[in-house]
Amino acid sequence: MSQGQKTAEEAGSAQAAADTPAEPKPSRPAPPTPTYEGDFVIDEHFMLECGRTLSGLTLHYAVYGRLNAARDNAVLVCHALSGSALVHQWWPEVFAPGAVLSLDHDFVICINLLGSCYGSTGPLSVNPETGSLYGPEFPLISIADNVRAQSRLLDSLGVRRLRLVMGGSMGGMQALEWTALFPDRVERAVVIGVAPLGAMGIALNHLQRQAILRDPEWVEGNYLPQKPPTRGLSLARQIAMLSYKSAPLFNERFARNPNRNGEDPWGLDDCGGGLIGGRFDIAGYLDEQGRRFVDRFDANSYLAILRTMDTWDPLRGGRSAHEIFGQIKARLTFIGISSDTLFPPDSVREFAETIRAAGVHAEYREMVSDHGHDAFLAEQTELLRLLQ
Ligand SMILES: CC(=O)SCCNC(=O)CCNC(=O)[C@H](O)C(C)(C)COP(=O)(O)OP(=O)(O)OC[C@H]1O[C@@H](n2cnc3c(N)ncnc32)[C@H](O)[C@@H]1OP(=O)(O)O
Ligand SMILES: N[C@@H](CCO)C(=O)O
Repeated sequence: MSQGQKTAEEAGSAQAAADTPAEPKPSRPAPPTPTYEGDFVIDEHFMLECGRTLSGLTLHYAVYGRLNAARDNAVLVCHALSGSALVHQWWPEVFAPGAVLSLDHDFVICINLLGSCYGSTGPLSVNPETGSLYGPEFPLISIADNVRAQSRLLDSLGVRRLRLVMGGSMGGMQALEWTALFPDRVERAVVIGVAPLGAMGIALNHLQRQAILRDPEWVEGNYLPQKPPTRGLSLARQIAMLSYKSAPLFNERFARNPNRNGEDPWGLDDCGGGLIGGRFDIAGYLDEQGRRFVDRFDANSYLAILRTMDTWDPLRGGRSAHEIFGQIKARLTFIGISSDTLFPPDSVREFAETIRAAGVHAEYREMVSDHGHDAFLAEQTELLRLLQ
């Protein structure tokens, strides 16, 4: 019998299993919806790290559950590059029974990044000083700017101290920055799949930016809302997908398969199909991801957030790790993802070690996954198991 062939008995029991109606899966409670979703506005000029100011800075946010009388149950969840304040949509499993958060106990807050197109001030907002959209004039926003603005929102909600701040990718940048900027306000932080971006990550972001800038519809960032640079933004997202996934995942999902819509990449039906031919399945997948992204994101917002991501480096400017991180009082957990090529696990571990060497409680754990950088979104149950 060749390897993999079933014995009659095994085949019989497999058939029996197939004939038996499937056990109904235990029903999981649906993820919660926000207790409140709205805007917080800072009326006076908000000074940014780059030296410019934003007036009428708006943070769009969502909260889940209620702040308790002792005000010690607040958790801040920080989203990644293209996420929104609606945690239940992109990280529903954090609310699953037995996972890290429980709305019986926790008051969960999530705040949309500045620069984004999901409600906080960004290139699509009107600059109150000019009456026009910020568009390409939108200033450089740092992670620290986001965190300082977020602290004002938390003040307004009556939240003095966070029992936990957590996030993946750019969410992790914010979580760590919270512990360094407001050491007395954070008890614990979980920083997932992030360290200052390395040269390869900066290179890929450069290509993404070029893709947008070279789209004729970009017109120096002054495109009409009804005529955005979709080709450039789509290509940017496709380039980004290469760094969010992994080669093993792509090989497993797509191999050398022709595109699922029946296109023939070899073009044998029509004597070679010209210079391009049909597409492989991986190409169809990337096209589809680009298509989905242009339906939900703005090109100038994307450029703004890429810049926030590229420029985040707490150690820049020659200050020592001890000066930057030495005052952190929170317990930090760093999580690296084994197949992450954007923020490779070794760089996350080394970053955690640098912070630990500054006298901070900083542990490192590794998530084993083939899903690449996106594992923190795609394999939530496995991620949360690491946090038990
Ligand atoms: C406000 C907001 O919307 S933010 C909310 C959520 N979004 C985010 O957090 C970030 C954006 N999303 C992501 O990064 C990813 O979707 C993740 C990480 C959440 C999930 O990743 P994965 O489960 O690996 O799915 P992935 O993104 O690879 O896409 C698979 C899809 O591509 C489709 N696909 C694959 N190959 C092809 C092809 N050749 N042609 C067309 N479609 C294809 C699959 O059918 C599948 O479709 P489905 O989503 O309808 O099931
Ligand atoms: N794929 C995710 C994570 C990127 O870090 C996003 O688009 O936000």
